[in-house]
Amino acid sequence: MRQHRRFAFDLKRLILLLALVSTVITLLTSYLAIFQVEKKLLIESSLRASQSYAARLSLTADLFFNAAQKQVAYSADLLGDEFDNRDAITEEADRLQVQSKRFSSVLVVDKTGVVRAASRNSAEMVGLKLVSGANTAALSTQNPVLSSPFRTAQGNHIMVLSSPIRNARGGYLGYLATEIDLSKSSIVDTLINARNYRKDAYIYVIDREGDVLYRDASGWIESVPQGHVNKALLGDREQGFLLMDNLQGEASLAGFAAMEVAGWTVLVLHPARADVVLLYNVMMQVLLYTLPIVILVFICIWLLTRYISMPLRQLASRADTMDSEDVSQEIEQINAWYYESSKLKTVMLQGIRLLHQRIEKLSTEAHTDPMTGLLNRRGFYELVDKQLTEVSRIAVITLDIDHFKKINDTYGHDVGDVVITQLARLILDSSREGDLLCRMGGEEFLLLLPGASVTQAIQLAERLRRQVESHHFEGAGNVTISLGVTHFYPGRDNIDGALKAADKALYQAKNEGRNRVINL
Ligand SMILES: Nc1nc2c(ncn2[C@@H]2O[C@H](COP(=O)(O)OP(=O)(O)OP(=O)(O)O)[C@@H](O)[C@H]2O)c(=O)[nH]1
Repeated sequence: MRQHRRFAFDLKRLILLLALVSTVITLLTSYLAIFQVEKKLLIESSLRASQSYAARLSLTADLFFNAAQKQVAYSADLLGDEFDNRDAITEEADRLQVQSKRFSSVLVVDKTGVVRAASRNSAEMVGLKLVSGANTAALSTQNPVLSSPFRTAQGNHIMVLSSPIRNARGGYLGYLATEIDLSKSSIVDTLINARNYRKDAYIYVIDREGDVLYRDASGWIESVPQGHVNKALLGDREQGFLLMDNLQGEASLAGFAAMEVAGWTVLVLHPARADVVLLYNVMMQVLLYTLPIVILVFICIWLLTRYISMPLRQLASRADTMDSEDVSQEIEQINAWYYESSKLKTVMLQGIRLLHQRIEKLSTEAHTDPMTGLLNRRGFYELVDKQLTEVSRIAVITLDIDHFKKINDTYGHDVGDVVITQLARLILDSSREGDLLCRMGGEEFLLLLPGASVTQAIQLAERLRRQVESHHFEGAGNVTISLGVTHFYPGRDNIDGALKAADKALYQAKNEGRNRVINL
């Protein structure tokens, strides 16, 4: 019987699931790998770009300070010879201020920190004692000094570049101080152009301690440092890059380069978020490029899965109908194209062959009388149902051995068996092809004569009776039989009714003295 039970997971679904899971895992791993590599490349190139931009800015600033320092040193040299000549040093200070575009004012300071002479635009400073940090540094080091930005008492935001003045014997006389006005210095312009690099970048200049001197959002920072960068992060390197938080605490990519003259560091920073967005765009592109291939792969997997599972699926569905007659033919047609399915197909075909043989044997055993080889009662009824429906008329003869009990009792059961077997042979020999002889039980037989008339049946019954009467049965000698004859029309009459009538005729034959034929 065909079973319609379906499992949630059949082979096709399982293979499909397995293939899909492995494909998805492979894809995800690949995307993750691409993501990591891209991230590394992007961040590294971003960091390197920031570093090289910081280096460029640092070089530009260095060129500026270098040139300025040389100019100041040159004038300081000249002043050493004429330090006592106030007119001459005033003249030189003024010349330096006017000729140079870099300095807002020029002061000649003696070694006590008092302004000895000044360019004309700062004449009011002459005679004042300076107290700024830049002054202290210049006097104490007696070396060229570049100060941090600071605001003067007059409110000017400046940076001081100074150079020591010495006499011909090298004696320290004081220093030449030049002020760089940070509100209009070209160095400010240079650094402010950081936006040329990228819009989200910020430029910082930090001093040796990490205090922020310049921030391109605010320019050069005034007296109080507005921020602090952990200088240790930069290490001892002249240039480099690193990941760090900006002053707002945002994760940023930073490149840096040290300024040689000032000893400060230029830091170029931009938030990492922009690169992350870029990275996601790149990943989206990768996804878009690979998507059609992924879909194609999925379709191929699906088709292949169908192709692989098909033979097993077909074999499995035939397993439900192994008892049907044409199942072998159906299995033969299955394309079992790979080893396992072909092996299974062969085994199923063998199994079905054996099963059918066994069923046939059991069926034969169930329908046959083992002693005579004739159909038994069950076999008779099945055959009648199957084969005799199309015959218009059937004659029925029932026959029974007379006094068989006596034969058994007199000669033994084995002799009785021989009598039954020989009688079956006798009847078979006398009947036509197409006639149907059955052993209905014990010593009772039934003979169906399809198409025969009652007269023909009576004649046959009489002939049989005489043959048996004259036959010598081994071990038992002469035996007689009684016969009942009737007929019926299969389309019209019931077989059971005919059998009853035949039995009745037989019963009458027995009653009337046995060894006779009665027709009813
Ligand atoms: N040897 C042998 N005896 C059988 C077999 N089947 C039934 N018998 C015997 O057949 C006998 C049938 O006896 P009954 O039905 O009483 O009838 P009967 O002795 O033939 O007498 P009537 O039929 O009235 O002439 C019984 O003794 C059964 O044991 C068989 O296969 N072999």
